[in-house]
Amino acid sequence: MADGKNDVPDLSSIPVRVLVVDDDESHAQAVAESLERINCECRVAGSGAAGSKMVSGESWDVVVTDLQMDDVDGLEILTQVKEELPDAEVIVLTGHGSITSAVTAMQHGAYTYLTKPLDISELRSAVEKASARLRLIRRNAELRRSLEERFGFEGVIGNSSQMHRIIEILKNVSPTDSTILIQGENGTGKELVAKAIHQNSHRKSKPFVPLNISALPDSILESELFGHEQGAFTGASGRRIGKFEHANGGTLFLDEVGEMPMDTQVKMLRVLEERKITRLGANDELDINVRLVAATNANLKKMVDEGTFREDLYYRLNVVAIDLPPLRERPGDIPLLMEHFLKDLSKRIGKEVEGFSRTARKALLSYHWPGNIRQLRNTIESMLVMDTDGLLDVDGLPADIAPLVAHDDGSSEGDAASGADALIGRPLSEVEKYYIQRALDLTDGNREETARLLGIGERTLYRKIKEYDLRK
Ligand SMILES: Nc1ncnc2c1ncn2[C@@H]1O[C@H](COP(=O)(O)OP(=O)(O)OP(=O)(O)O)[C@@H](O)[C@H]1O
Repeated sequence: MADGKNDVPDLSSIPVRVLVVDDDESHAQAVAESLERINCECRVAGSGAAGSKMVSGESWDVVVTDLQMDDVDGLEILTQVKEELPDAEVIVLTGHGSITSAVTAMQHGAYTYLTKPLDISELRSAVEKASARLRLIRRNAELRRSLEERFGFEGVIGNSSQMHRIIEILKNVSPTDSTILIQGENGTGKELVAKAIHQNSHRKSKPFVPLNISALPDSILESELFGHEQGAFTGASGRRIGKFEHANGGTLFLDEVGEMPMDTQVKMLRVLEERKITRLGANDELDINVRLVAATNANLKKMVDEGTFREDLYYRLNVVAIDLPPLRERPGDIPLLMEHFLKDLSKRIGKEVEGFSRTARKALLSYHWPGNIRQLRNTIESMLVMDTDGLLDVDGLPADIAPLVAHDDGSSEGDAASGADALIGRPLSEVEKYYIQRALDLTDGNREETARLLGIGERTLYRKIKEYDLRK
């Protein structure tokens, strides 16, 4: 993964925006001037009312407010800031003898209080400390945004050329109302992609309703989809709203659409053509405004050819096709996903680790991941949970992945052995060339990652790439 540090602006150079509220305006000016000398951008409000207006109208990082003011007092300013600018910090100023109100302010979320007459260095230090937290929040937001901008779309991460193309399609089609068919093996991210599409459409404030067709017996599928009236069939004791109605205004995600029985396919086609549904047992049709995103791990076109899926429905669903390749066909995504899951899961589980050992990294990069991204995520989660020494190593790997590891002492086992042994008898330079090329392919040409994988410096790698004229 690229090092985010170089791409995130140095936030310490961005001035902290400070609002000083005090009905003693000359005092407020003096406070502002002393803060401007430590790279704060200050504005002054000469009364509580003026301060309140400026809190509503602009964004502030730190608000320094006097507590005792005639019109709107400091506590009211504090409450307003906490509501309207939740990331901003408030420092309250109070005269001697009013410690009780300062304590009340602290209970209401003030960052700290300072007593008048003010000690300027104390004030500066308080503002610096209060803004440090804010800088951290900003930096994290910036990091998330830059990671997302460079490698992803609404949580769909990928750096391979295939994923770049898919993310481009997602950006273009999400805002439209087009029906989308997502095809891919289990665990390739079909539901995640469907959610990303919904999140980037004008429907995002309306429901995203998933329905897995293979999880339902045929007998209740239609009632789940379209709903039913009381007495529509034996056991229909009351009226029930179906998923189409639930999703009205939003997006319906139909997973495993290839499992839909032929009868239901006919009804589905009508719904898509007429944009109306009829609850089972009802006479009236209901207008619906639902965007459909369907997914399948089967080859629907083949099913059409074999006569097990209706051709007309296939074309209705396949207005935009998104084919998610299995992870083994885009190994360049593995390093990025590893970092992403490690970070995400560490946070969720509440366990910090140093990272992956070199051998574990190799194993994860060379495994063929039949369960795709879900399996990679689950593997990293189990490694994290089982870890005891802060470094995720092969001993934490599930049994089917661990034997594939070529040990650093040169001995090797399992599949990896056949590849390595096949090179015995070849000149060492050829072996080196072979391994560097393999590593480059695995990381999709990411030099930093390749160098780490091979345990050599980036400069050395660069030299070898030139020397052997390797593909990047
Ligand atoms: N490109 C990706 N970036 C980040 N996380 C991903 C990506 N693709 C999948 N995941 C994660 O992998 C897991 C499986 O993804 P998801 O459930 O979307 O797959 P699926 O194809 O719908 O699976 P199934 O066919 O079994 O229903 C989820 O935890 C998801 O968040």
